[in-house]
Amino acid sequence: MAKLYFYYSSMNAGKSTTLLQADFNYRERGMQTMLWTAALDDREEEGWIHSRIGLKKKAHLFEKETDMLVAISMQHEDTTLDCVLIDEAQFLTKDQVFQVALVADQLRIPVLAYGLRTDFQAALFPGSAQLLAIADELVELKAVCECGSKSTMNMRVDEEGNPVLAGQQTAIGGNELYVALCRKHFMEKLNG
Ligand SMILES: Nc1ncnc2c1ncn2[C@@H]1O[C@H](COP(=O)(O)OP(=O)(O)O)[C@@H](O)[C@H]1O
Ligand SMILES: Cc1cn([C@H]2C[C@H](O)[C@@H](COP(=O)(O)O)O2)c(=O)[nH]c1=O
Ligand SMILES: [Zn+2]
Repeated sequence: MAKLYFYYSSMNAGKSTTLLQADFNYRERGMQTMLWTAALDDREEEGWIHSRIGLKKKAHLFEKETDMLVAISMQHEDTTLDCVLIDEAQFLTKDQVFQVALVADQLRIPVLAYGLRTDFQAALFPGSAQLLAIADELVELKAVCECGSKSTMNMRVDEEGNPVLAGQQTAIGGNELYVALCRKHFMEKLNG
């Protein structure tokens, strides 16, 4: 049975690095992979998965309208796939999570999805909510808060480093816009 995996964490926990490492591992054994990332993440070159330690790899882009099952099936007919790897999986829609579940169940290709659990207001992203609900395996990746505890939350900050309390769920950025914190420090900073 092929499984749907959800590797989740705060920002800066090494999700993209781990994804690229898993991809390398498949490929060094002569296996074929298909990489995906969110079209709306325009931090680096469009269509590439970048990790903060400098690894990068070209990827397919998913948009809200992308039918993941159709796109992956077409690729699989062309080149038999051994694994599908998805970065920024928090930005998948609910329907797309069901589509990648069908990739595992019907096409029998393992799907490894990597994403944030929660947003800057401690709410689940739609993709993460659905992955937490239906993935076969949930794996937490760990980053460290300034206090040394595990960071599970993401605080959005302004130019002065003050917490941002309200805004759109999606705001693409990196260390200039977000700080990964443990829950205790997230709550303390948010409550002033
Ligand atoms: N120059 C560096 N050398 C080694 N590790 C680094 C470097 N820069 C960043 N990192 C580490 O890389 C990790 C972030 O990797 P990344 O895959 O981009 O995370 P994520 O996708 O979860 O946001 C952090 O643990 C960070 O400390
Ligand atoms: C917390 C939070 C994050 N985002 C965005 C910011 C980044 O572009 C990605 C996460 O990137 P990672 O380093 O690969 O984990 O998500 C957002 O849009 N809204 C949020 O609340
Ligand atoms: Zn802390």
